[in-house]
Amino acid sequence: MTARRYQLYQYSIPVDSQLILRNRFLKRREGLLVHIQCGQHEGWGEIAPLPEFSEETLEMAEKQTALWLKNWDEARANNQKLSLDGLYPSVAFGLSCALAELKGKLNAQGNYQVAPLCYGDPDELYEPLNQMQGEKVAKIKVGMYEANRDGMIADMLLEAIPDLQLRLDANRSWTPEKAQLFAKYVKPQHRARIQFLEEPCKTREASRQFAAETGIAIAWDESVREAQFRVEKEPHLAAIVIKPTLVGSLDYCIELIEQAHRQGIKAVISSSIESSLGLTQLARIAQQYTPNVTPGLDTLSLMDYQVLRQWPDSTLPLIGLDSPFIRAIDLDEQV
Ligand SMILES: O=C(O)CCC(=O)c1ccccc1C(=O)O
Ligand SMILES: [Mg+2]
Repeated sequence: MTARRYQLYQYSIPVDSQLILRNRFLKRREGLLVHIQCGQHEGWGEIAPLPEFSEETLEMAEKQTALWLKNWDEARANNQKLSLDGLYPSVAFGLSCALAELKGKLNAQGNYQVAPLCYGDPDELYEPLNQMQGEKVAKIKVGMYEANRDGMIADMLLEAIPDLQLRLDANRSWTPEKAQLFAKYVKPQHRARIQFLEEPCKTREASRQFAAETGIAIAWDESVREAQFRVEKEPHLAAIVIKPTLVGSLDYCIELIEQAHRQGIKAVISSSIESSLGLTQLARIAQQYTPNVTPGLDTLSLMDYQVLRQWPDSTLPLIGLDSPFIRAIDLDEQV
């Protein structure tokens, strides 16, 4: 009989308060780290519900994870499997990563090329863009300031850097009028270098209409997280953005990726502000399942520390299980 073991930890690390999540400043990023072992094999996963985005809280995720692990251990003792169906997205994702590592299904190589993220000041982009090799693509958060300012910034960058491609993210913040105001400032000859604009309007219908009127390609992000979402080919839909922590198990993410690819639509693996442990796994998932697409993972720099695993070339201090920012959870007390 192979020895099975599992352990759960909670991390809580300071993040740069500049990070704006829908009008809310996040001071610490908190999540769970799950470690499972089966004989020689082991796997880690991160379960980190994102406040304001996830429906489950950290506490709910912790309870569900502890129970699943206990049931999994029992099922395995009887040579049975335990499904991840019905679990919260963050729990399903973290457990599925740990299982994938345990089974050797997640390749080591990652795509650590990220699309540099800009929250408002375009000057921040010049330096990272100069350093970039391969596809030169950046992402700008729009919809937080005036729509005409957003349009001017996008147009200015596209004008100044001829091989630049942009991803823009409006998070459903514009009325059709505001979206039009944005588009008015982006010269038609520059619009093809906008790889996509994520969810410009409050409804999918309004976003589709905007794309048809302006020729600017769009992508679904929030929509991907809605129940019953399926990828359907549409004239201006260039991509779907998959944030696994908010979407669900690795298998479900792969199913979405395959749906997209069958229709000629890009799938972009993207961050929900995981620690470096989850983020490096996302880079590996991106490399394995969405080759040649730059993932949206430029969120490590918002944090003060890396957790357990090193993101290549990052100079942030790396903390281990002995750090005061990480504590073991007593699972006997839990269930
Ligand atoms: O997608 C990316 O490139 C970075 C991640 C990101 O933008 C994001 C991260 C967490 C929650 C919401 C969002 C968002 O898409 O608005
Ligand atoms: Mg988005």
